[in-house]
Amino acid sequence: MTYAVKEMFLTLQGEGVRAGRRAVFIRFAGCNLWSGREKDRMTAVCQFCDTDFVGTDGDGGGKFIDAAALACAVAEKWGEGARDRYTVLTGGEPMLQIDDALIDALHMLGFEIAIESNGTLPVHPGVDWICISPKAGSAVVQRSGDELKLVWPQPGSDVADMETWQFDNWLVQPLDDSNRVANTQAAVDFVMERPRWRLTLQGHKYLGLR
Ligand SMILES: C[S@@+](CC[C@H](N)C(=O)[O-])C[C@H]1O[C@@H](n2cnc3c(N)ncnc32)[C@H](O)[C@@H]1O
Ligand SMILES: Nc1nc2[nH]cc(C(=O)O)c2c(=O)[nH]1
Ligand code: SF4
Ligand SMILES: [Mg+2]
Repeated sequence: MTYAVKEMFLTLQGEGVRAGRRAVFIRFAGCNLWSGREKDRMTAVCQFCDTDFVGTDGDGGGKFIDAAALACAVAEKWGEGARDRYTVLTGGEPMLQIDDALIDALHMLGFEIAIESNGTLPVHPGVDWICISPKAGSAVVQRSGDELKLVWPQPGSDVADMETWQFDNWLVQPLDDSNRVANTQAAVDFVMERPRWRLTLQGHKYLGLR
């Protein structure tokens, strides 16, 4: 199978329990909750996306002819060192493209594999670290994993239902839009009222990292 990748870059994980970890990000093109075109944003299921995932024209992006080619490109981005290799599969929605061949190829090159997914598709069982970020109005089928990362505020979210799901870490991430300051306060208030949850900030945005 071929893979459509918007961009690929080496950075630090900016979000979640593993924030600060060195990682190669693969940003897959395409999403099932928004076309990625601004004209469709207000009618999309997910309307707050902060990411351009359309096409394959980004830095390090392209169409990769098979899993070996994509895994090789990830290893090249990582550079020297066989230990502690870490890659984060994101998008867009990465589960639209991830398959056995890609998981095997990345593992063969020594990578631990994390995913950032909206949870509307079952996550591949070979993924080592699962982060699910639920979107109000979508049906989340992947209800277990390492971290649940709720963007807040998000009207229509059923938090009580989410709390029946099986996650090891419960995270609230302020919605980044023109109301970021107020949204951050709302996320702090959320955690103050529900101590199971923890605040996570998008550290890469504060640091000027990708
Ligand atoms: C761009 S998404 C790609 C992965 C997947 N489609 C998903 O939604 O989880 C990566 C992460 O950014 C979060 N995100 C997207 N837009 C955001 C925004 N405006 N503010 C805060 N987090 C946002 C998502 O909820 C998700 O956790
Ligand atoms: N540094 C950095 N960390 C991230 N964590 C999740 C991201 C994403 O867009 O999925 C992201 C991202 O885009 N950059
Ligand atoms: S589901 Fe993820 S990639 Fe898709 S539009 Fe929403 S935040 Fe963006
Ligand atoms: Mg991002």
